[in-house]
Amino acid sequence: MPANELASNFDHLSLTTDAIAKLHNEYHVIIDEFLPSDFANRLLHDAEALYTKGYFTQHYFQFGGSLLKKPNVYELDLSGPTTLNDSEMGAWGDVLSDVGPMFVRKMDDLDRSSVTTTAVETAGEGGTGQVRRLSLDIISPPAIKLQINSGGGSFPWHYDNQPGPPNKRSLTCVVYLNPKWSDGDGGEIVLWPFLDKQIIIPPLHRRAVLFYSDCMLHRVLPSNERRVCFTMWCNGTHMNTKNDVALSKDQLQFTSYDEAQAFFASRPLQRVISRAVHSEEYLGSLLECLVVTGEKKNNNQIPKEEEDQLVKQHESSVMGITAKLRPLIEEFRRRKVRVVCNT
Ligand SMILES: O=C(O)CCC(=O)C(=O)O
Ligand SMILES: [Fe+2]
Repeated sequence: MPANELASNFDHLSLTTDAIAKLHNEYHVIIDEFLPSDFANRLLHDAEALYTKGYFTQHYFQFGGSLLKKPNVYELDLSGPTTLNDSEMGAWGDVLSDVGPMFVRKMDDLDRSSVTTTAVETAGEGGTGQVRRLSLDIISPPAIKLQINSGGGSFPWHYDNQPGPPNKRSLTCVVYLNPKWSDGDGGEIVLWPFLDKQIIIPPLHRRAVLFYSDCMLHRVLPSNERRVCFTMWCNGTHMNTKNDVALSKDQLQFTSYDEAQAFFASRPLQRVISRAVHSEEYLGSLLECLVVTGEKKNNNQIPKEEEDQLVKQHESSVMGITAKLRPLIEEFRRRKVRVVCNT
């Protein structure tokens, strides 16, 4: 597809003011039919060709001091250094050169124009925290990762932007390419707005899920089938400011737990307490994603010593946070259970 044709197709996508309003208010939005059908099908075809040629690599992730292998998850970093030539890239070349940069520009336009219609608070300025702009960096193109989960792959609860520099991610956009997905196939992405109901989203073909990278806790459930997606991470210009990464006494002057909940729900600071509030969920999903499926019994678990080490690291981090903020953490844990029980 020539770039100009792609541009007009992409411009016709439903990136609307309504979508950005939902994103601003709820920190996520689901957009179906995000990509034109013929383009999505070409992407899927070309992703499979790249996989067959061996260009995908095993996904690893960092936990505490360890680099952990995530079984059944393979990825190809399209925006990093690559040995791929244009013909091998196929339609993915268009994603890199056109779709990604265009997406950032379009989202930035919508983000800016929403200023006139909503009371907007920019990151780090204090205030009500009801609406926070994405403040995208339109100079830097998004990082783009293509991902294939062969049956069994999952992701533990995490934020895409961990507190502290150099992470500048502001907006995550995951686009799914699974024309045959049906109930029972698994692989749903689950978003968990702070102390609210979980949102379980099937990875449907041409569906995009957009969310704030620094304040949307999420995970991926194990997939029973092959599952394909790509993610665009757009940088922001005001990420991880002091007020986003470190809790100070001044910030903790709440007159009620409701006020405290509203404060954390709208701020990246929730990352500091999230592991303690969701302790069981973090650990359970971490151990679940390290299990190798489809291999011989007794050989499908990580070594016991490695598991013990992970549990220890997790518990010490939970204890560190809880020791400083025990009444708040305990109240938030009770509120979490109440929401889960009511769903
Ligand atoms: O596969 C997905 O749906 C999302 C993956 C994810 O959360 C990530 O790569 O950070
Ligand atoms: Fe993620």
